[in-house]
Amino acid sequence: MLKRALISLSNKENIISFAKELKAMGIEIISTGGTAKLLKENNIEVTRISQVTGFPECLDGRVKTLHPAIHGGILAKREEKSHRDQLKELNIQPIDMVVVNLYPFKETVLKEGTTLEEAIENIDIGGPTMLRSAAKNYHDVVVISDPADYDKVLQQIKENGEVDLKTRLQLAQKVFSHTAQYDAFISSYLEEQSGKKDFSKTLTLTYEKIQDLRYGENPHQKAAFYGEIRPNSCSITTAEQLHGKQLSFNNINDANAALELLLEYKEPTCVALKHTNPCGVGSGEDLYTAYKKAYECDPVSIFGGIIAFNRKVDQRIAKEICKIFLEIIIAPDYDEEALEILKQKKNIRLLKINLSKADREKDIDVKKVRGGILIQEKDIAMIDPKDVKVVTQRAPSQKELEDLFFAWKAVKHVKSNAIVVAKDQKTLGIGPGQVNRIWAAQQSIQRAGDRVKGAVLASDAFFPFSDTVQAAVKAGITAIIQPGGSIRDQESIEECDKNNIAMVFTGMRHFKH
Ligand SMILES: NC(=O)c1ncn([C@@H]2O[C@H](COP(=O)(O)O)[C@@H](O)[C@H]2O)c1NC=O
Repeated sequence: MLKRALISLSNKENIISFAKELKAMGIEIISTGGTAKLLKENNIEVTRISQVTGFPECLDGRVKTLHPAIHGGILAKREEKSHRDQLKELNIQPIDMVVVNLYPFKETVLKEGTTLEEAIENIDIGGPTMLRSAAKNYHDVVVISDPADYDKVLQQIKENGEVDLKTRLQLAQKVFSHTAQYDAFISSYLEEQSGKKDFSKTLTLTYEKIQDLRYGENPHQKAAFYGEIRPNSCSITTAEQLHGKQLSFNNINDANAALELLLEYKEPTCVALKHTNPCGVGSGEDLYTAYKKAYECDPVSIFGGIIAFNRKVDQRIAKEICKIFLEIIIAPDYDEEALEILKQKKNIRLLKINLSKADREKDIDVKKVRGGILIQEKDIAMIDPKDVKVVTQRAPSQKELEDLFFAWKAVKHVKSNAIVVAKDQKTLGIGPGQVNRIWAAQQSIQRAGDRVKGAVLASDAFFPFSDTVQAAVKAGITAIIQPGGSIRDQESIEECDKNNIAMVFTGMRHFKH
C-alpha cells in the first residue's frame, strides 16, 4: 500500500498533474524547497522535508534530504520485524515512493563559459543518494527518475492499487544506469579539468544513444550509434544531415574516415573514400579543381563512395557530383543552388559539418578486442616540412616537396601497408592494406598508370628492402617520402642516389590498421 511519496526535482515537467493524481489517491507528498513551493502554488498540499527531518535545508541546498529520517524511511525492509520496530522506536515514517531527478550537471557544463565552481555546485549529492536507496529497496519502494515513467506508474496504481514487482525492478535498474552515467560524466569532466594525461587504473566511458541503426556492418548484425557528451566538436555525431536516408553503420564509419583525412588539409581540398580507404584526394586553388583531381585519381572506385570538402559546395560542383552515384557528401556548407541540385538525388545523403570546431587533440582512439579494449592518443601529429631529413645526394625541389607532403598526409589515412603516388596536389595511385610493402607499391604504381612519370611516392612506414625504390625507379618516380629507420635504409638510399631520386625521412611512422 503506497502511503507516502517523496518528490524532489530539478526537471519539474509534468509534475503538477502527477502529484495531483497521487493526492487524489490519498498519498501524502513530502517535498524539498523549490519543488514544494511549486506544488503549493498549484494548490497541492505538501509536507516540507524540514518537517520530516527536524532540520532546516541548509548550506545553500547542499544538505536537504541527507538525513536518517529520510533514508531510514526509504531503506527499511517492510517484511523485517526488526526494521519495523526500529522505525517505530526512532519515530521514522516509511517512504513508499521516491520521485527524484538530478541537478543538470551535463547541461551546465555543456553551456559555454561554465566555471569549475558552477559545475561543482551542479553535482547532485542528495538526489542520487535517495535514488540509490530507493532502487536498492525496490521491493518496498517505487522509484521514478524519469518523468517519462509517470504515466506507466499511475496507470498501474489506478488499475491494481500497486506497482508490480517487475516494473519496480525495471525502474530500479534505470536508476543505477542513470546514476552510473551521471558519475561517469562528472569523472570525465573533472579529469579534463585537472589536466590528467595518463591512462587511469580503471576506465569508465559514457556515451548517449543517438539512434538505433537498421543493422550493423552486415544485415544480420544488430547495431546502434552512441555519441560522446561533448560540446561543439566537429564530428559525424554532430553533423547536420540536410538530405537523404538515415546513415547506416558503414556510412558513419566511412564518413568518419573521410572527415579525419579531410582535416589534414588546409587548402581547398576534396577527398573521396571507399570502405574507409581514400580512392582520390585533390587540392587546388579552388574547390572545383580539387574535386576534379580527386575524381580523376580513380573514376571507377569513387562510384558509390563518399566525398568530403573543406569549403562551401557551389552549383558548378553540385552539377559534376550529380554525374556519378555517391552515398554521402560532407561539406561545411552548400549554396542554395547546389542544395537544390543535390536534393534531387533521392539516395544521396548530405551532411553539413563545422570544421572550425575540430578539437582533434581531445579525441582518443579506441579499438575493441576480445576481452578488452585498446586505447591510444589519436594520430594527429604531422611533421613540419622544414623538419624532414634529406638523406639523398639530391634534395627535393620545392614543387616535389609540396607534392611529397600532399601524399604524406594522404598515406597517413590509408590502411597499412600503404603507398600513395601523387603529382600536382593530386593522388594518382593508392595502394591500401597489403600484407607486404612491395605489393602496396606495385598497386599504387599500377593504378597511377601512365601518369606515374615525374610523380612522387609516400610510404606510411619504412622500406624493409630496397625493392620499393627499385619499383619507383622503374616507374619514373622522382622523389620519395618515408619515415626511415630500417636496418637496410642505406640500400634504399644508394638505389635513390644511383637514379637521381630525392628521398626524405620524416622520422615519424603513420601505421593505420
Ligand atoms: N543536498 C540534498 O540533500 C539534496 N536532496 C535533494 N537534492 C536535489 O535537489 C533538487 C530539488 O531541489 P528543489 O526541490 O529545491 O528545487 C533535486 O534535483 C534533488 O536531486 C539535493 N541536492 C543536492 O545534493
